Amino acid sequence: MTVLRARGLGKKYRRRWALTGCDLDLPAGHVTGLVGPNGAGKSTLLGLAAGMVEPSSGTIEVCGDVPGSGPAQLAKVGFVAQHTPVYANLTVAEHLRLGAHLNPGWDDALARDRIARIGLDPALPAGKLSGGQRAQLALTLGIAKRPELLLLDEPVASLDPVARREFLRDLMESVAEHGLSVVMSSHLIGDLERVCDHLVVLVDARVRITGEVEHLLATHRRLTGPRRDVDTLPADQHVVSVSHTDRQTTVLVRTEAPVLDPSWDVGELDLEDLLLAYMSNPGTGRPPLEVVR
Ligand SMILES: Nc1ncnc2c1ncn2[C@@H]1O[C@H](COP(=O)(O)OP(=O)(O)OP(=O)(O)O)[C@@H](O)[C@H]1O
Repeated sequence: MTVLRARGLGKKYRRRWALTGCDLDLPAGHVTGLVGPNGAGKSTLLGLAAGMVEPSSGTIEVCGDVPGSGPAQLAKVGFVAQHTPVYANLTVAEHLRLGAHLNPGWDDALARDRIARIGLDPALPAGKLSGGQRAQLALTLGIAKRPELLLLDEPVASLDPVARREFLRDLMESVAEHGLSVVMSSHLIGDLERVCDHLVVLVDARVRITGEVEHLLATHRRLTGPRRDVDTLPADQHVVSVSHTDRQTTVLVRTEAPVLDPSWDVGELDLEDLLLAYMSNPGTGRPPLEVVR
């Protein structure tokens, strides 16, 4: 089942496209990592999915409907924006009451348990919380809403390492126990490695690659060998990045087939290698790589 479907989706601010030509099918019940350099369009995509941003082109469907199209659709989607907005004058307890009032699926026991575990004083106004505590409050509201899809924009950036690990564990519990789907942007590769099984890599407002992490890792290889022109590679080896020294060529390719040329030394990639290769090679001037589904 698809939780988010986009076709030709784009958003233009004045004369500049923040996102363009975006085609996606994100699976339900999984955690999708949204990755890309600063300004690549990640927050824009999440805003479009949350119904906070209107598309300039194309279509997007989230949980089977147009984002923000009515109360039933809004109840299915949780969104924790980048700067974790909370109401400065409302106390922690009042935030929970508001959450209960606004959300039909509200899980009050989960909310109270998380707040107690984190050690937030229910009587404290949110404006008096630290940045990390505010983020914890916003994330608690997002999880306790029990949405079908939770959209998280750099959710753990201000959390300390222990809080970060605990939050990611809570998130995984909700995925396993309640079939929650998650799309989260992050620059923290270790966190992405820990929790994401799908990826979307955005570069220069476009989807560079998307797919299941395991499949992406299985279909990318680093080839090292005597210096040569990569135009001579077989057509089914799509070049992602290439570097040369005087004598040696290193090329990162995507291929579904085994690499048979014995003059290459063939190595595997980890997630960091893969992300850095795509993020530092926007692939301008050539058509984008075929998307792996
Ligand atoms: N409200 C807006 N008005 C004008 N331009 C905008 C607006 N929001 C985003 N942009 C532009 O759209 C582009 C994409 O921004 P976006 O915030 O989606 O990137 P991002 O990938 O989330 O970046 P970061 O990793 O830095 O958070 C940027 O060039 C940004 O300046």
